[in-house]
Amino acid sequence: MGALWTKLADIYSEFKNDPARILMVGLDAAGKTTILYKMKLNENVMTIPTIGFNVETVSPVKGVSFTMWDVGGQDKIRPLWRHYFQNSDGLLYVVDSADRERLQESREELTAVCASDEMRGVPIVVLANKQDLPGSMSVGDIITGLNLRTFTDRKWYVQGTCAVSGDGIFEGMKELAKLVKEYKKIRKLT
Ligand SMILES: Nc1nc2c(ncn2[C@@H]2O[C@H](COP(=O)(O)OP(=O)(O)OP(=O)(O)O)[C@@H](O)[C@H]2O)c(=O)[nH]1
Ligand SMILES: [Mg+2]
Repeated sequence: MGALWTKLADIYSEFKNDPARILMVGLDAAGKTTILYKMKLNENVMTIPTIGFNVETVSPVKGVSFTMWDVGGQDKIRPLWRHYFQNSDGLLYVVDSADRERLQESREELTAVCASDEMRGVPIVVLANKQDLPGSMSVGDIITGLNLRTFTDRKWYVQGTCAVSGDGIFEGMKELAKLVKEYKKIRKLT
C-alpha cells in the first residue's frame, strides 16, 4: 500500500504546477470536442465541427493537469495539425469505433503524425470512442486496424470510451498521465 501511494504521489507531483501539453487529434466527428468538454465541464455539449482548435486546461484525474489542444479533424484542415506538434508531452488520438470504412484513413493520419520529428517518442493513448454504437469495433479490432503493434518506438495504449456517458475517459486519462510522466523522465535524461 505504501509503495502504491508513493508511486501515485510521484505521478501527481509531476503535474502540480506544470500542466502537461496534450495534443488531441483524429478524423472529423470522432468525438474529440465532446470528450474535451466532458472532461472540462462534465457535461454533454452540442458540438459543431471544429475549425481551428479548442484549448482547455483539464484535470481529469485528481492531481493531474493537462493543457489539451483539440484540433479540428476535417480533411481540408488536417495539414494544420503539424503546427500543434511542438512540445507535446502526449498524444490523444480519437477514433470513431463505429466508422469501419475510415479506419484505414485514420491509420494513415496517425502514422503521418508519428512520423514527424517533433512527435518522436511521444506516447499515444488511442480512445476507441463511440463504444455505445451497435457494431462498434473492439479495442482489439482497433489495435489491428491501426497497426499499432508496428509502433515500437514509443508507448501506446488503447482505451474504449463513450464520450456521451463518459465511460472509459477516466481510465484513458489515468494511463495517459502515467505514460506522459515516464516520457518526460526519459526525455530529461537524453
Ligand atoms: N453515440 C455517440 N456519439 C458520440 C460520441 N462521442 C461523440 N459523439 C457525437 O459525434 C459527433 C461528433 O462529435 P465531435 O466531438 O464534434 O467530433 P470532433 O472529433 O470534435 O470533430 P471535428 O471537430 O470535426 O474534428 C457529435 O454529434 C457527438 O455528439 C460517443 O461516444 N457516442
Ligand atoms: Mg471538434
